[in-house]
Amino acid sequence: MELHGITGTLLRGVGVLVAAVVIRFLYRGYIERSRVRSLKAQGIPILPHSLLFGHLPIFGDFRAEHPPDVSIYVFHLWLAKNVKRYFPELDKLPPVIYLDLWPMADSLAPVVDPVAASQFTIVNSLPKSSGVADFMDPLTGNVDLVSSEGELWKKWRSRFSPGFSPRNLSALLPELIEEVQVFVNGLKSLAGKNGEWGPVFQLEEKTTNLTFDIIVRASVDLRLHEQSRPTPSPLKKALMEQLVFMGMTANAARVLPSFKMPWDYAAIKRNNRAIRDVLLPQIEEKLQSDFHTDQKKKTIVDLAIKYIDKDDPNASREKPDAEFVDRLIANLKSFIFAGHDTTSTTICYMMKELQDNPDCLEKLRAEHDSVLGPNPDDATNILTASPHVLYSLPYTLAVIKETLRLHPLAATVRSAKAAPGFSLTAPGSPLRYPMDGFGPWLAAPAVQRHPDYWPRPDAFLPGRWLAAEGDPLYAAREAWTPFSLGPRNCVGMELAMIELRLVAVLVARTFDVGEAWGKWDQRQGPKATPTHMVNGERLYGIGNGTVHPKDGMPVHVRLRA
Ligand code: HEM
Repeated sequence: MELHGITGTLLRGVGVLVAAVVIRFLYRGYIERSRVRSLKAQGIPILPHSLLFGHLPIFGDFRAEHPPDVSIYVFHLWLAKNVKRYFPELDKLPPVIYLDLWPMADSLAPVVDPVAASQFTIVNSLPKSSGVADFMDPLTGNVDLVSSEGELWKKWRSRFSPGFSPRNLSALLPELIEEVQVFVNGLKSLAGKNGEWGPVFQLEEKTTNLTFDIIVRASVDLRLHEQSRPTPSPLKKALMEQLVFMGMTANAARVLPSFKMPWDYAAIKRNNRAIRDVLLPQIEEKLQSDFHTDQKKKTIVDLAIKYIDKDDPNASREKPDAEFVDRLIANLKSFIFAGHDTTSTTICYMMKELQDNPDCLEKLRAEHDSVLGPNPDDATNILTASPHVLYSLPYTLAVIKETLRLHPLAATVRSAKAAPGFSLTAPGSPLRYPMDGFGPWLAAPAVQRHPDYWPRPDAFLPGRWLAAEGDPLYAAREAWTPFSLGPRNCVGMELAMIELRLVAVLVARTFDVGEAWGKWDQRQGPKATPTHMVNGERLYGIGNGTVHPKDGMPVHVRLRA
């Protein structure tokens, strides 16, 4: 009897709890859906909106029309191509697009106009979306530059910025050239005999190993030899494993709990320990070495170590503050994470564009002949002796900028939660675009092909970067956003640009690089996916975070005569 009474009370309690959760869920749904209805009532163009599903059906359309592994960054361009289908009254995308994704994810507002984008990145640098912290947490505990905010971010950004300056990186150029030379030698070993094409291989694997070697060398002066070792180093292995856990957090839908299991947390801890075991001895060695012995050459960490006694006046090189060292390591991890795959994918896309635009490749080679002399083998020595020559290659720079314009790989998402009432405006529009309840997202793929800002937006035209104002090809520079905008732009931009210049210079005249899908399909056998294409291209962006090239970009190379 008594037992029945307890069971009944318990059941009633559970019933009330479930009812409360359901009511809360429905109320939240009502708020989210009404928000979009209210925007529409203000005359703001809105994508077709379902009372039940919000804008999720549009993602359904996108998914249905693309291969299953397509990157979300393709979404912006797909929407721009389908503007009449979703905004029948418009000829081009509105400056701000609202995406009500509740309950699957936080709602987003892709911002397609660069002036509007500057309002949440430059004029007001809003905090990053909470998704960034969720993503970085397993790797860094959020004390790194990518995911921290406020004073902590400001302090460490100013500590690291000098290490990433052009002056400092120029001093490290011989080391960077050495790594790119290993990359070039690797390509040589894969080229066919007598000018023939060699076997197919995944270019991304080679470029990733290169960028890994470079970022670790530039950060702590450690040679990982990722490019020449048969299996990944313990550092790379642990970081790659950690990335899988970071992706799990990012993909867990908001309605569902995170899918991490207790053993996953143990693995995360183990990976962080493995990374620390490699990085800590490097930091300790730097702490013990005399900072003033070699004035010219400073790794990124050398320059940050200068601040050793700024947080704790009792700390010194001999007796470092543990928190300071932990933060150095967290930041190093974020640099290795943020500095490897973005640059590596950009190298792949640069090769792709040069393959598809042989006239541009010829111009690039002609520039290298004229600035570095006719023998490609001399380039390494010339650059090592005179690093500034790297900055006297305007067409090379134009090729890189144009590659990054057509293929941005990451874009900032911010949170307007701390700025109630915050709204955006755009040139030529009388409307205000409120951000309450939406995360403004710099829609780089659409911004960088916006027809109002870029003549012939879809064409690969490096010449636009050399055109003077008044020239029909001249482009408004503010719409170039691959490294984001404002104080939270990419701290590693200069390093990435140096890497891209070096690869362009040391590869273009020595090799032809071509996509090799036929050979790849043959090698893949039944696993081949020849029907997977985006806009008629086998090479398209995949991945859940930053963009990666499909199947690692299968290519073959041949040596030029
Ligand atoms: C082509 C190569 C690269 C591209 C396209 C790129 C792009 C970006 C973008 C779009 C952001 C803003 C992210 C956000 O707001 O959430 C960013 C931030 C960042 N990037 Fe890069 N990046 C590249 C290379 C590098 C390299 C080589 C490093 C080396 C350390 C690096 C380190 C960082 C860091 C630490 C941040 C956070 C900065 C902050 O919030 O203060 N990136 N990058």
